[in-house]
Amino acid sequence: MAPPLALTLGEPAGIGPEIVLLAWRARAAAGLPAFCAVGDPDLLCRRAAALGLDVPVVACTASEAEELFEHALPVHPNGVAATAAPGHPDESSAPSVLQSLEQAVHLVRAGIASALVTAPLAKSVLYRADFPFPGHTEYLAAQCAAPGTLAPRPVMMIWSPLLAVVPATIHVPLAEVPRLVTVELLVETGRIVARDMRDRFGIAKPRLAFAGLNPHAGEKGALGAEDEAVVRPAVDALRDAGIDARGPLPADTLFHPEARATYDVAIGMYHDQVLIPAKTLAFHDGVNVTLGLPFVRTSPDHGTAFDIAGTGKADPSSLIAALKLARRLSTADAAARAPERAGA
Ligand SMILES: NC(=O)C1=CN([C@@H]2O[C@H](COP(=O)(O)OP(=O)(O)OC[C@H]3O[C@@H](n4cnc5c(N)ncnc54)[C@H](O)[C@@H]3O)[C@@H](O)[C@H]2O)C=CC1
Ligand SMILES: NCC(=O)COP(=O)(O)O
Repeated sequence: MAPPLALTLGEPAGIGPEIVLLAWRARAAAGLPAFCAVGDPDLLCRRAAALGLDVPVVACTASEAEELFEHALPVHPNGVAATAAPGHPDESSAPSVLQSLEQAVHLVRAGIASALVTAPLAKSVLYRADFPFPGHTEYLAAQCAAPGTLAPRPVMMIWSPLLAVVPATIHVPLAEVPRLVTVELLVETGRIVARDMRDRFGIAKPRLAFAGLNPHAGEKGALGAEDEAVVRPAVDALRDAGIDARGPLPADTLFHPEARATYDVAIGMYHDQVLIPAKTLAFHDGVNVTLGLPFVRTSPDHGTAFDIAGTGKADPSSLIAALKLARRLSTADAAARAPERAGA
């Protein structure tokens, strides 16, 4: 039996706590693997009471979660109260959010949990509390750096059965994108995507489609130099390394059904270029997956939804999809690493 998934509660004033409660209630109908929430159990009790959700919350260790899961929502207490009211974020929540994340990462890295699933956090709240990372993605990579070594490059993928996309640059101002898109970045991103699609998603020879940066992929240099000077050499290098890569392709015609049938992952040059089509096609089924880490991490594709937090309108589908995908990927990951461990 695989260990449970570790699930953070995210921003206390957002919909994170309530979609965790709703996912637990859907556990049998959705066929969910056991998970252990990591956070403040009182926050979950308060939110359940406010929403009239009948969810017994039990504080326990993550090792006890599996056997308790059928009858109660197991919570590994993080020891820091989270008091913000729904819809009213304030930076006093930052210590609880970060402690929950840190403990959940520890549980996964220690093998007590099989994968990490994170509920949405509010970047602006953490930035005000001096959180030095753009988001979970970069924070998690930093946690994986061995002493004295560079962090692994984390790659963000938004996955659904309809479309998988990767933004090569993530949470950076648009004005900085042309400077940040380099051959090295694209080649490393392509290699990580190809490896994780093979080892974790089970696609033997993944097909990668690179979008151009400029309109019409630069129109042979007339509408911008980056596509010929950066994207094309990166694609050529990946092809030389045996990876099925194509591009630069015009982004505006990359997402209709016939185009989507020609690739497994579309790699875009910036966040909104690929997250807009991904969330438009599959907002409630989309899952945010971090590739390039030594463990599996998934998350719903949406954010904290402060406008509906505490109203009972939150839809837990994306979190449910994230929990299912985490179990699928961590099972594949364990199988791919079994020969490594046997030889060790
Ligand atoms: N993985 C993470 O931690 C993520 C965090 N965020 C953070 O969330 C905060 C708010 O971001 P926004 O751009 O407003 O996006 P958002 O996804 O929170 O909300 C956009 C719209 O979608 C609706 N919505 C979102 N999730 C929903 C759900 N499960 N059920 C029903 N309706 C839902 C909201 O009510 C809102 O109208 C920001 O601080 C952002 O940084 C955003 C995306 C991912
Ligand atoms: N737009 C995706 C997003 O904001 C999630 O970021 P992260 O917290 O998973 O790095």
